[in-house]
Amino acid sequence: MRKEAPYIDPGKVEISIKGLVKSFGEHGVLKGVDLDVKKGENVVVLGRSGSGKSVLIKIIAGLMFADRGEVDVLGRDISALTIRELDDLRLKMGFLFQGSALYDSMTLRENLEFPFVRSRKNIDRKTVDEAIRTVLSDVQLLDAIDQMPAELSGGQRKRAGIARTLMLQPEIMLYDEPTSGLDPITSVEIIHLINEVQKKRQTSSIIITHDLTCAKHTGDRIAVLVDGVFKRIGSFKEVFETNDPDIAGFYTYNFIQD
Ligand SMILES: Nc1ncnc2c1ncn2[C@@H]1O[C@H](COP(=O)(O)OP(=O)(O)OP(=O)(O)O)[C@@H](O)[C@H]1O
Repeated sequence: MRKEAPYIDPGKVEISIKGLVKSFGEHGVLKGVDLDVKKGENVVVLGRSGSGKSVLIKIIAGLMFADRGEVDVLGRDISALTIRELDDLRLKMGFLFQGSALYDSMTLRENLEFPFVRSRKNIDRKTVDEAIRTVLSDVQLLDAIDQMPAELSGGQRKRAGIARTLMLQPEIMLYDEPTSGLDPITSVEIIHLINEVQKKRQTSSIIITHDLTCAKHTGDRIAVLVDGVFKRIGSFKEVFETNDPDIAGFYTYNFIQD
């Protein structure tokens, strides 16, 4: 598996996080997280269960608020936005939840149509249909357009979830365990799709995963969350060139495809 070198704009930071702190009662989860994600870059976040990865992306998406620190997304300080401004900013972010968050009672077409029509006023039928067909063909699900989510396989559901976020042409993608529960072959298909999205749409992404094959092949940089801070950030190779047991443990206990 080989990823083509993406075009990353080093001068354009799309997500900037400084000194982020988040606790739940006495339980400190994030204790001073710093991270920059550049335009066109995929950053993978690794960390043990409960280390705060989902909390981090929920804060970036404005679904949860930090106790301290700065989070700028597409040049906006999210803590300073009104609810309306936050809603507008969220339209530029695609969020792939673990369960793909499809509506079970709607067909695939309706699942894609619903957020699209809601976010664009006075849009005509032909434009809607064209947008749905383009996105479904990008994720190779056009044949499943009239199927219900329950009729789709796990991999198809992940692709449908990605398709739904792509309808709004996001500038940022937040993937929460995109390959979890998938067999290795289907995982590789999702890995390719994540890289296709990055290449074709120049998105800046954060990818949370426990799957080191996914980390290795999607991440331009890997950030490892340990005890509430990023203990190591760099390329896959750089990050794992260490004997630090907090980091090396991920590598030792993972099956990684080349
Ligand atoms: N709304 C909440 N209220 C209280 N505690 C919370 C809340 N959300 C998360 N936590 C706690 O924050 C910690 C980090 O949770 P988080 O879901 O971010 O972990 P994670 O790294 O994504 O784990 P996993 O890999 O298992 O998904 C956990 O201890 C969790 O119990």
